[in-house]
Amino acid sequence: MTFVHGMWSIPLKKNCVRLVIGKRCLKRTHSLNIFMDSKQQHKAALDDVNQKGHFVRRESQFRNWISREKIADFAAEPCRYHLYVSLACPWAHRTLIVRKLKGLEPVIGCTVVHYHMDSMGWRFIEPGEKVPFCTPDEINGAKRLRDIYFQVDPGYDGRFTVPLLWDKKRKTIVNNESAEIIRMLNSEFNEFAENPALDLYPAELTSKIDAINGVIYEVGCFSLDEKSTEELQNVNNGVYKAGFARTQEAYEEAVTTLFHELEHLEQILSKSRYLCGNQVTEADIRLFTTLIRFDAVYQYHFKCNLRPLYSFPNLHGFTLDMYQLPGVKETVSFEHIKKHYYMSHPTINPFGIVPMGPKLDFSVSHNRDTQFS
Ligand SMILES: N[C@@H](CCC(=O)N[C@@H](CS)C(=O)NCC(=O)O)C(=O)O
Repeated sequence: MTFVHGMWSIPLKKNCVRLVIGKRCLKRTHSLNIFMDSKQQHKAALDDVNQKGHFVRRESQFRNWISREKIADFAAEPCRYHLYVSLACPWAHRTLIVRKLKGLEPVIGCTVVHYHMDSMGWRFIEPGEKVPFCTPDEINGAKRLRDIYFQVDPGYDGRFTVPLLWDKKRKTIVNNESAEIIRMLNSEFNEFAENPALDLYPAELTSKIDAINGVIYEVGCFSLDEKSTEELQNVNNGVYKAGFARTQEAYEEAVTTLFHELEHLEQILSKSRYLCGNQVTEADIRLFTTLIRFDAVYQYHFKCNLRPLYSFPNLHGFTLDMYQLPGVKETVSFEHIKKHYYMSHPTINPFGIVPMGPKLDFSVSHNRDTQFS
């Protein structure tokens, strides 16, 4: 038995027991936890911890691909696909930024979940309930995000994560991996995009972007290019590894690696306006969604406090620059970000008190345009 979300969990399924006692399975899943039946017990990321107390993020399970080819199973069509997101989640945030920059808002709908992720996961607001940016689920009429996963796969035993890309025509989940969703939004919808000329993954920069993604990114054991190693998990997921660590050793290892990588990225950004030169690419968006949350949340809630973001002149300037790109600030909600993290992890912040500060202003000038012109 294990204590999860304030209750003792008893394994109900044979294969759940194997998670704990089967040496091979233990090694494969790195999991110490025993979960109840997937419909009863919410499996939060917070609980995905290995034997040494290290947080290990699990692989996304829906990996279909939308194509601009008209005969494809998932053909790109206007108003056929719908995004489910949280404004708090850095992975979902990537998809919102790409949708915004490409001018896809009129053709790809979006529903924002409530910021509070409780013991049953993400939920939608009820009709009549008022939370900024949130709406009830008008596509599937679901009360919770998990209902949509079970609607498609009643035996689903993964995590109920955002972002989730939904196909209204085939009534199924297309994909729940942000790294892939942003690639599709970038390349497959140009016929309907208001800004088709923007290419966030241009052919001449793909190897550079992949290399940078390797530094800043959590793609973990499901890397797009299959060069999966632990070193791919250093910044985006690094903050979670620090925050969700359950041993001093795991925490210190995560924070040390994280700040080492931040120093490295600071160096890169001292030489060019964006990570791969003078044009914005998906690598910048991936980094931005972690940095914009850094001082408000990760520094305190996840104890990533060796240095605040504003003490890195180039990382800070880059964050201002990205925030001020037309459209980006509308994708940022500090209300959702702060309330989500501080209220949703009772083992880290038992009373759910949301700090009032720090006061941050991302609209101040950064001068990176003149510095690198
Ligand atoms: N690799 C996934 C990760 C998505 C993810 O972990 N999302 C978190 C929010 S930041 C989530 O929905 N967690 C729900 C849970 O842990 O139950 C992606 O990039 O799309």
